[in-house]
Amino acid sequence: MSASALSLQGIRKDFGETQIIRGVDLEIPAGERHAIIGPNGAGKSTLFHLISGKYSKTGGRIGLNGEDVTTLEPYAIARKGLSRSFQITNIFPRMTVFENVRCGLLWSMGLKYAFWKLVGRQKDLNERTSEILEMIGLTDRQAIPAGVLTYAEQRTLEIGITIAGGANVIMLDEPTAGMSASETDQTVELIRRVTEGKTLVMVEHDMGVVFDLADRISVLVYGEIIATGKPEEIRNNKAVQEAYLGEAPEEETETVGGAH
Ligand SMILES: Nc1ncnc2c1ncn2[C@@H]1O[C@H](COP(=O)(O)OP(=O)(O)OP(=O)(O)O)[C@@H](O)[C@H]1O
Repeated sequence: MSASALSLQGIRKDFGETQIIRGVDLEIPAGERHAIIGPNGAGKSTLFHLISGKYSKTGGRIGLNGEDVTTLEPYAIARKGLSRSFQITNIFPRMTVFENVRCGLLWSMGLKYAFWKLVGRQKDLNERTSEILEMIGLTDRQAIPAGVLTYAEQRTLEIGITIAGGANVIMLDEPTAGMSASETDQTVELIRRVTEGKTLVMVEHDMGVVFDLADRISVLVYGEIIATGKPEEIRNNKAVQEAYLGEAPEEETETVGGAH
């Protein structure tokens, strides 16, 4: 297995008779910020679920940090260094913001928690929670129930929970969906900050965000990656323009950033 942070080899997924993911190969080196884009129904979320272990694979192999994780359960994949967020905000609304992050930390520690508890390291846990809250800018809001946060704050909290356990591969599913332009800008900066030195894989519809954040982009169309490359390569790729962005005239392709 290759030493990429994430390695997909011939990944396939059928739902019944229908082939949804049709042989995806992708190598994402450690430290890269990688975006997966594509039209609605292309299979982006399905691919995410295959990587995080939520769905079993019809075929292919997945490597994480050089280890074969193809058949592992989601919690086992998470323990090997992969953490993902969800398209739908996935927090506990009645718990405080602090407790939500703390809970994310505990979950990521799994069995290790029993050991921590035994040796009385609650203080470390609370300190790490405070550090994360500081990093995501929610320290002032830590004592209120998460359900009271604004929508954008809830998405921020979710990013905090996703990175809490220190995973080195972070997967974000449409992190800026439903946000205003200024909230989107803030979230892009937040993602840049919290994924520094980590590997990021994100599905995102906002092309401004994609072209701003991604080192490389893969374009998924009908369950196949039709192109992988640097943002400018994707922008200029004829097959991408035709299959995904539509055969837009020159002046429109300039605004790929606003497509979708
Ligand atoms: N559990 C399922 N059972 C059957 N078909 C499914 C299932 N999940 C997804 N599909 C189908 O697989 C295809 C890909 O869906 P998926 O949600 O992965 O696409 P997507 O690229 O994430 O789309 P969007 O951009 O709209 O979120 C769609 O045709 C969808 O109807």
